[in-house]
Amino acid sequence: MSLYCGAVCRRKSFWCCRLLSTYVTKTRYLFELKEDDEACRKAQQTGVFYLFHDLAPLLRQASGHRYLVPRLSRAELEGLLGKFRQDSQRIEDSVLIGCSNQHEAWFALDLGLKSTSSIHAPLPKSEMEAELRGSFIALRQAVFQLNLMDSSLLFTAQALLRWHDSHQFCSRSGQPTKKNMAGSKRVCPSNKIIYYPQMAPVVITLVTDGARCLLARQSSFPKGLYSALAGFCDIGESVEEAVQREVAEEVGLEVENLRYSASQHWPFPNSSLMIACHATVKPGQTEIQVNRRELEAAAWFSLDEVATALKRKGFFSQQQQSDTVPLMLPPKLAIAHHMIKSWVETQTCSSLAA
Ligand SMILES: NC(=O)C1=CN([C@@H]2O[C@H](COP(=O)(O)OP(=O)(O)OC[C@H]3O[C@@H](n4cnc5c(N)ncnc54)[C@H](OP(=O)(O)O)[C@@H]3O)[C@@H](O)[C@H]2O)C=CC1
Ligand SMILES: [Mg+2]
Repeated sequence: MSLYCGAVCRRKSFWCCRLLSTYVTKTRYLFELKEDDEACRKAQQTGVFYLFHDLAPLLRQASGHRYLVPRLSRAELEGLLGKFRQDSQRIEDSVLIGCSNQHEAWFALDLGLKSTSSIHAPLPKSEMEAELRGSFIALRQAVFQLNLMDSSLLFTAQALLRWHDSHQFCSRSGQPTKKNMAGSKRVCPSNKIIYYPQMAPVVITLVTDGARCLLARQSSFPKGLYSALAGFCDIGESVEEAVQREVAEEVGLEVENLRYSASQHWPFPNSSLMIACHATVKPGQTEIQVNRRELEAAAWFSLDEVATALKRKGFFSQQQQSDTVPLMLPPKLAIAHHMIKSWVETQTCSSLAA
């Protein structure tokens, strides 16, 4: 689908009127829904709805331990609400999470939140599950059985629903705040302060000494699992400063040659923006001093060890029974996995070229 850029370019000149791409028209459509409550209300008539119960998404078991993510049409959702003697007005509690290339808007709605401020009581989980022929399953538990697109959409939906649930009141006036139709902000009616959904920036760094990379684990990680060093940015810090501080805090080393590689939204435990960087340890500073308040262990790993660990399949099925646990790396869904993989590829190429 493509449109003329009439909204931006009002001149009749041929040169001025270019065709907008599907991506641009879709982006502008979403922008309009966020800005205009009436347009969003209208989109809710023809949109589809992803359901949650107390932040757990509705899923349906498919073959091979995979989950499908059911979506409800407006009519199906109204039917469901009717069965639980709920007004269809409740649909306006939903939040906009995206749209298709054909401008079918996608919404997420949580019918099981227990927040004291909500005027709506949570609907009974098991009765809803029976009605919907699915289960509300914690995202953390389900995430490895979802495809990449579904997990990314559910990450966004859950993060936005959680943010609304925990920002029901104005921190200045103490009055209840009101969501706009799309859920892209909340406003305090008494003093007009606008609150926008937030993510916490987190730096994640893969440190190398040229031949090895540094991986660490927390005691809460599954047995054998090591990852790159991660930490929340402090207020006032640049990404570079946060990387240097986190590496120094956690393993007592100084790094240089920082290189940004990619970023990822990560919903656990709250909404974080993971900013992935590669860095090298300063020459002569390779001795690790683990900060036990943050980490259980940290170590240098060779290319062979990491490359072998990357090939291991079945992250959770292989939860180890024995005491000798092989090195496990974060699953493909996590940005840490891609940083480690990219390091292995770069090292392999340079050792082949040598
Ligand atoms: N996607 C991926 O590949 C990976 C993602 N991660 C994610 O990165 C995040 C950060 O890693 P982690 O090593 O735990 O971080 P840190 O090294 O910063 O250690 C956690 C500390 O940060 C505090 N904290 C929690 N939330 C915030 C916040 N919003 N702002 C500032 N400080 C905060 C905690 O305090 P308190 O003690 O009070 O809880 C705790 O002391 C985690 O959420 C983790 O899930 C990590 C590795 C890989
Ligand atoms: Mg950390």
